[in-house]
Amino acid sequence: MQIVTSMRESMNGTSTSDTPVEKNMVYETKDFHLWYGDKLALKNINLPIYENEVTAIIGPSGCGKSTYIKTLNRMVELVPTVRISGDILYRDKSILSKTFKVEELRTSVGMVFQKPNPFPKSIYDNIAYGPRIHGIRNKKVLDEIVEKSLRGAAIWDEVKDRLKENAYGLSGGQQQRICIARCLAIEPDVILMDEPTSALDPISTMKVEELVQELKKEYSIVIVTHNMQQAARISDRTAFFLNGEVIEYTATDKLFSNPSDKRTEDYITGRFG
Ligand SMILES: Nc1ncnc2c1ncn2[C@@H]1O[C@H](COP(=O)(O)OP(=O)(O)OP(=O)(O)O)[C@@H](O)[C@H]1O
Repeated sequence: MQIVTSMRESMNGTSTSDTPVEKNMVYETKDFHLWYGDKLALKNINLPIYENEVTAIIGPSGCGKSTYIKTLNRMVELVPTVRISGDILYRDKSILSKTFKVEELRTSVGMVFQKPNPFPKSIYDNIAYGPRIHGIRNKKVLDEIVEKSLRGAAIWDEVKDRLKENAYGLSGGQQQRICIARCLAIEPDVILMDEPTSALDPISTMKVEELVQELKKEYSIVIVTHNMQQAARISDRTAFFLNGEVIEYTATDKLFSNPSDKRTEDYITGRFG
């Protein structure tokens, strides 16, 4: 699935008739609603997510950000009271259809959570875990994957001499980059990040932000963040959620400099939330 957008639009959100560039859609959410029991948590979401971009989801507490990102990998269905309507396409396939195999998402979509959650295993085994599950047993191949993933997550130099040590011995910021490396080891298409820096100190936050900028060259990234400066710094496009609805979704520069909706303006200028 493709849309055609102008070069300038892709850079700063203004619609002009500059040289068109093609952008592939990774996800397309259509008329999507989600209820927890009787409570409507997501209302009529229509949201395209584009390849090799960082898409930020912002909004006040309880507006549905985590619910939405967990819908993209169908984690949300672990909650028994969840009901949904509408559709979500991943690479043109409905992930909600009965015939869709959720394993496809497990191998194509990685997730990084708010709190770093390495396994209680060695640094090496944390990274080799996914590839081993996918049947890779050859030590040399695993060694290569581990090194490539740790380099990709910008933590190789810090851990290369202690791969056999337990990942719990690392700092929070290092653990989070191990979790990102663990994602990379399965060679995902998309990386979902649910407030990945909210438990980190400013230096570790900066490292993860720099990493996200680097990773978008190869991956498509969706990041939920409470931190508006972070969304402004690292994302290409931002969706502002409020009470389960998408109020505004546009190029990040535009959303933060010239929002179309008064509610977006009130939120980004700190009048509420
Ligand atoms: N498992 C659940 N069962 C029932 N209601 C839930 C559940 N999870 C979330 N909700 C409700 O759905 C709404 C959206 O919650 P969600 O966690 O997606 O918001 P959020 O924007 O991520 O919030 P925060 O920024 O505080 O993490 C809230 O009203 C929340 O109370």
